Amino acid sequence: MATTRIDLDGRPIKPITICMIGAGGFIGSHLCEKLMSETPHKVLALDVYNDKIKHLLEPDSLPWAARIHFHRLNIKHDSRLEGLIKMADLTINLAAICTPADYNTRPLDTIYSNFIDALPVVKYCSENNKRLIHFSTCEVYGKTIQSFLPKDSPLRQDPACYVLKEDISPCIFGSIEKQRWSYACAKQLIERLIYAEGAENGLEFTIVRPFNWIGPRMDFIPGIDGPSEGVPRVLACFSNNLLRREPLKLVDGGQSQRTFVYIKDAIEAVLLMIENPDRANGHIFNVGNPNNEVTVRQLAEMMTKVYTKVSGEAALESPTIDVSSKEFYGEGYDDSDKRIPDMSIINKQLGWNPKTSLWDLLESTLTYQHRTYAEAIKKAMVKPTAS
Ligand SMILES: NC(=O)c1ccc[n+]([C@@H]2O[C@H](COP(=O)([O-])OP(=O)(O)OC[C@H]3O[C@@H](n4cnc5c(N)ncnc54)[C@H](O)[C@@H]3O)[C@@H](O)[C@H]2O)c1
Ligand SMILES: O=C(O)[C@H]1O[C@H](OP(=O)(O)OP(=O)(O)OC[C@H]2O[C@@H](n3ccc(=O)[nH]c3=O)[C@H](O)[C@@H]2O)[C@H](O)[C@@H](O)[C@@H]1O
Repeated sequence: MATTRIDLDGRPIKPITICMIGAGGFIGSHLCEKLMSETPHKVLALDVYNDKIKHLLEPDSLPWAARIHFHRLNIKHDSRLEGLIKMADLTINLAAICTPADYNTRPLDTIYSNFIDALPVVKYCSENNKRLIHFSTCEVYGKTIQSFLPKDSPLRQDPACYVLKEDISPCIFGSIEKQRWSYACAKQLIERLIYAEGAENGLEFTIVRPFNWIGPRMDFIPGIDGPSEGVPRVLACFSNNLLRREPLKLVDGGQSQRTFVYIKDAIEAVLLMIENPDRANGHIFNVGNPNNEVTVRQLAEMMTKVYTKVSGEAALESPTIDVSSKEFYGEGYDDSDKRIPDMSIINKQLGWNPKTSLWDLLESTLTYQHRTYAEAIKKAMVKPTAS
C-alpha cells in the first residue's frame, strides 16, 4: 500500500496477520477481497472449501499473493488450529452451519457447529492473549415483544417493543420442540461464553450480530453449485426460482419482516472493527440496515421486478406461490417476526452507517446472479433425450 492507513483516532494502522476461520464462505470471501485490495494486512484463510476465494488465491502473480494463504482444514478435528491462531494477531471466526433449513432438520450438527466447534477457538484466543472477532447473529434476539401483544395493542407502535438493541432487548425463543431455535440458542451460549472470558480472563473480543447481509456469492444455486435438494437462504432460493422461471415460494404467506443490508456496506463495518480495536473491543455490534425493511412478500415482488429489468425476461403471470412452513422446512420450523437493528452503539463507537438501498443492492446482486448462473441453468434444464 502506498499510503499509510489511519484509524478513527488519527493514528497510523500497523499491518497485522488475521486468522480467518470460514474464510471460504459468503462473508469471508468479501472480507478477504476487501483486505487484499485495500489494506496491507495478511490473511491465514481457513476453511474446508475455497471455491469462493479462488480468484484471490490464483494465479501467483496477483499483487497480494504473499499476503493470503489458504489452509484447508476442518476445525472440528485439526491440530493445526492452535498454531495458526498463535501465528496471528487477530482471529475472526465465521465458521458455522447457518442456513435455517438445517436448524430443525440437523439440530445436532447445528448445535455442534455453532457452539461446540467454536469452543477451542475461544479457548486458544483466551490462553494465548489473542484478540477475537466472533460472528454471532441477529437471530439471538429471536422473536420481538411486539409479536406477543394483542393486534390492537397501542404498545405495538412503541419501538421499545420491536427495535432490537444489543444491551437491552431480551432474547425470546420458541419452545424446545421448535428446533428452529437450536442455532440461535447455540449462538447465544457462545456469546455468553466469550463475554465471560472477557470479564473473567481479560479476553479481547468483539461480537458481530449480522442482520441479513446479502449479495453476490451468497450460498448456492441448487443443482448448479450445490445439492439439487438443498435449501439455501432466501436470496438464493428466490434467485433460483427467478432463474428457472418458477414462482417464488412464500413461506406461511411471506408475512415475516426482515431488514437487508448490502454485503459491501457490512464489510466496511467489519474493517472498522479490525482496524479500531480500542473502539471495538468488549462490544457487541448489530450490523444491519434499518431503512431496508420489507416483508418477505415485498422482497419477492421487488426481486421479480429487478430481475425483469436485469434479464430482459418478462415476469410470470403468477410470480409467487404460498407454501406452508411445514411443507417447505419440515417439522419444528418457527420464524423471527421482525428484525430492526438499533444502530446507536455501532454509530457511536465506529461512526458506521449503511448506504445502499434495497433496490440498488438487489440490482447489483441479481445482475451477478444472472451473469453467473443463467447459462448453466438453461443447460441443466434441457432434459437429456432417451436414446
Ligand atoms: N450472511 C448473513 O447475513 C449472516 C447473518 C447472521 C449471522 N451470520 C454468521 O456469519 C458467519 C458467516 O456466515 P456466511 O453467510 O458467510 O456463511 P457461509 O456458510 O457462507 O460461510 C461459513 C463458512 O464456514 C465454513 N465452515 C463451517 N464449518 C467449518 C469447519 N468445521 N471447519 C472449517 N470451516 C468451516 C464453511 O465451509 C463456509 O465456507 C456465520 O457464523 C453465520 O452464523 C451470517
Ligand atoms: O441472515 C441473518 O441475519 C440470519 O438469519 C437467517 O435467517 P432468516 O432470515 O430466517 O433466513 P432466510 O432463509 O434468509 O429467510 C428469510 C425469510 O424468508 C422466508 N423464505 C425463505 C426462503 C423461501 O424460498 N421462501 C421464504 O418465504 C423464510 O421463511 C424467512 O421468513 C439465517 O438464520 C442466518 O443466515 C443468519 O444468522
